[in-house]
Amino acid sequence: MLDEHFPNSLIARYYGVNVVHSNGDVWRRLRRICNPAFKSLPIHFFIETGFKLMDILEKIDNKPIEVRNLMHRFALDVLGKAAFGFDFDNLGKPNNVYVTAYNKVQEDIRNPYFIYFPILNCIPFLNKQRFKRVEELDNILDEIVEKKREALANENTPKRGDLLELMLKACEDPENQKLTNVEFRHNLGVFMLAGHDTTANSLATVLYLLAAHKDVQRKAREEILRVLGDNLTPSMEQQKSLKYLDMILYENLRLYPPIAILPARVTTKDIECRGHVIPAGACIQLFIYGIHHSPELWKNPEEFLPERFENEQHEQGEFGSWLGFGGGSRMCLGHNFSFIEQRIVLCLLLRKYEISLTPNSIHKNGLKIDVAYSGTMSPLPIELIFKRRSE
Ligand code: HEM
Repeated sequence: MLDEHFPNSLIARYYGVNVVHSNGDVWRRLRRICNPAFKSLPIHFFIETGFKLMDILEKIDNKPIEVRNLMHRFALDVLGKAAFGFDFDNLGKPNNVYVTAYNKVQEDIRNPYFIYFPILNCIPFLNKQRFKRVEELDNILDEIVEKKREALANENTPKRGDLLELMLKACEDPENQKLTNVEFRHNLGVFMLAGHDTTANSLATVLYLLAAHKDVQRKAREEILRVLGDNLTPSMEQQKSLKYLDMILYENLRLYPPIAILPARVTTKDIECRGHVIPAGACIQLFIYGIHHSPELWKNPEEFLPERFENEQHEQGEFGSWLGFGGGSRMCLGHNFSFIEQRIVLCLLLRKYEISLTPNSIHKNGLKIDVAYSGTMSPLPIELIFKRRSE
């Protein structure tokens, strides 16, 4: 699909055929193999990366720190480990060769000149370096996939439970078609795309909301201390009891959905909607941000009110009024992944720190969105103070 729409492009080279950019039988085959991996997530990776994040804050010692970048570093490390069992170590050494290789390719993919003038993809001298950088990253990823195949074939090697391992296992099912190393690379690469900025931006905006609404922060902390007792991170059982925290996560994604426009759908038959007919073959894109902020669907839509999700039946609003993770058969594969990751971080942070905006914060009269940032809806950098609690 990418090759069809963006021939010769970097994005087609890097992401190839994958579960996000495919349709029909190809998509069904890929989703069947990906699904089981997202059912038993390697939570130990989320926890160990959460502790690394806490080490950084410990050293900052009550001084302001910019959390958009910090959460991007954290989310990349979680994804690298959870997807491939690979440590990018973006928290430990942000400029190391792996992080630089990954970030460079992301920058190249988002280069607005190539997005708005796709003809540039056909000019060899403009693409030589860009393609070389993709090739270098591909080589790193291919090696990881190959090593993982070898490790899995050897019964004595300890298993880590990352998504790649689980997908390789899913391919052993005779009902599933096997994936080649290149197909694995494309799909794991697209998990990084789908799961990195989205979760990082959500974490940054939820931290802003908690800093700006101290009453909500206090209530969330009380729930965490009550449910977790002496545990620093929540067990899967305890996560189910973090009801208020989940309301905050839903409300954060309502106010600031990282994917502001749902990927396009094409109607297969005529659809009647409020007296209008949408003909078969029409291309539809839903504007999630607009739906989430509509006064027709939400009372006081601009206010941060986690309690609006109190009634579980209303958890996702009226049908279709909350679309943070999309919906239907294409709904986000990583929604659980992301919620578990966010719960773990917030439990660690809120137990230990009181979070505040800096006195001169650019966000003190409301969160400012970075209009120049492409791909996902992202806030402008947010400086926060993490003050150690006396408990
Ligand atoms: C706050 C975090 C996240 C948000 C807001 C988010 C949002 C979305 C949305 C809106 C879609 C489109 C769904 C549709 O078309 O109906 C989507 C698809 C997808 N997401 Fe997420 N996502 C998040 C995290 C993740 C993570 C962590 C992963 C993987 C590790 C992931 C993997 C995917 C994949 C593979 C798809 C494509 C599913 C398909 O087309 O079958 N997402 N996500």
